[in-house]
This record gives sequence, structure tokens and C-alpha cells, in this order.
Amino acid sequence: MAATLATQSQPRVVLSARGLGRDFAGFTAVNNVDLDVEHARIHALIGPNGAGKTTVFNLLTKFLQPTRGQITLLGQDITNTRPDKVARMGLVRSFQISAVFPHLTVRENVKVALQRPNGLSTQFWLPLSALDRLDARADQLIEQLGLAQYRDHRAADLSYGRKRVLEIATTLALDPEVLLLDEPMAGMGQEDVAMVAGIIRDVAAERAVLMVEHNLSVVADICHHVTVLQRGEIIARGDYATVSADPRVRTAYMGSEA
Ligand SMILES: Nc1ncnc2c1ncn2[C@@H]1O[C@H](COP(=O)(O)OP(=O)(O)OP(=O)(O)O)[C@@H](O)[C@H]1O
Repeated sequence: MAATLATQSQPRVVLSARGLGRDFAGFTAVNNVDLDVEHARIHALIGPNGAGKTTVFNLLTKFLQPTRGQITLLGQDITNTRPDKVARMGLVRSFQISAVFPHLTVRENVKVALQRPNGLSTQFWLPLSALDRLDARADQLIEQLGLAQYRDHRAADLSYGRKRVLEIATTLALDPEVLLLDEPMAGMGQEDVAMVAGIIRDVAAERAVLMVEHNLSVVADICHHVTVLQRGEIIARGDYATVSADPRVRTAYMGSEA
């Protein structure tokens, strides 16, 4: 027990940013952002519209090149690394590779996603039966994400929430160290929100999750750390109780839930 607690109390930072900034033609969208994302923790990036959350995601995944600052992934400086290499190193954004094909079944979708980490290039002209050897791993992921009963359903026939879970499954096929989720609860009904929140919590047991999320009750429920952005700068950080009590955060969110 003591050993378990000791392990849990020593966070391992897998992704960090220091002094991160990005200007667009003289307009500063992100400035001086420091971020530490830890293994087996869920970190939320929140803030009002236009605060710079998407820009930070684009900087971390290297879709955008920072104007200032440094980004480190698993101890390696990735400030000047190309996005495809960053993804291969283990930093994966949900929509980036979540190719969910509506006419394929849940299992076929996961198998297509599994081709890449197994060193097979995506060869759409091959019959799907050529991917049979990926069945075991696909079924394991499907089981883990609670999709077993939908395994042979076409993706198009899934509920909206299950489609998002299938997207997460295709992302997990790459076995990322850090998973970036951009508003995973967007457009979902309450029942699906609870289901997807539970899945994200399970997924984070083995990796770091950084998510942008507007649903603050989800942030309060499942996120260990919260970083609040406003006008491109961090105005508060800590657990949800700490940041939601912060007067600057309350002012930034005036009129909303915080
Ligand atoms: N390519 C761009 N060119 C110019 N300005 C941009 C560009 N991308 C973002 N911005 C500006 O940077 C600021 C931050 O935008 P960003 O999309 O990162 O915010 P956000 O917090 O993700 O907002 P939302 O919650 O509405 O998605 C905004 O003022 C936006 O207009």
C-alpha cells in the first residue's frame, strides 16, 4: 500500500511547454504558456471563447510552429519537430488520425487504425481479410472501450456518443503516451457524456490525457489538473476546486458556470 501511494505521489511529466507563444500578423494569440502534462492524469485546458485553447493544441502537436518557447515530449525537445514525427513519438490528437469510416463495422474500423503501429502502410486495396491477424488486438481495444456488443455494427449505425468512443478507440490503436482530446463531449446528451467521461477516465489510467472541454461539470468530475487561459495567457492553474474559486477565473467566466 505504501509503495502504491509513493508511486502515485510521484508524477511523471510526459509533455511540457515553457514560455510557449504564437503571434498571428502582430496579434498575440498565445503568450508565455507553461504546461506540465503527467502520465496517468487528466489535464483540462479551459477558458472562454477565443482564449487560445485550440492554438495551444495546434502548437503542442506542431500543426503550428511556435513563435516563442519550447516543447518537450518524453524528455525530447520537439519544438522544431514535424507533426507526423511527433505523432509517431506518442503525442496523438483525437481527430488527427481518427478515421472512422461509416460503412465499416466497429471492428473493421479499429483494424484499419491498427495497421499503422503494426508497421503496415494503409493499403485500402487489400481485402479486409488481410488484416485478420489484427483481430485479437482489435477485440481487446473494443472490449476495453465497452464497444463489444457493437463489434459488428456499422459505424454509421452507432449513437453519436458511441461514434466518439470509436474515434477514441482508433486513436488508442496508436498506443499514444499522450492523448489530446478536443472537446470530447461536444454535442452529446447527458447519458453519453457520463459514458464517455468514464471511458476517458479508464483510458487515462495508462497514459496522459490533455483535453479542451467546455463542460465544466465533466472537468470537475474527471480532471486532476486544470489550466485556465484567457486572451492567450494562463490566469489560473490547479485542481478544479482551486481554479473555480479564483476571482480571475470567475470574472473571465462571468455569466457562465464557473
Ligand atoms: N490562423 C489564425 N490567424 C489569426 N488569428 C488567429 C488564428 N488562429 C487563431 N487566431 C486567433 O487567436 C485567438 C485564439 O483562438 P483559439 O481558436 O485558439 O481560441 P479557443 O480558446 O480555442 O476558442 P474557442 O473556445 O472559441 O474554440 C482568437 O482571437 C483567434 O481569432
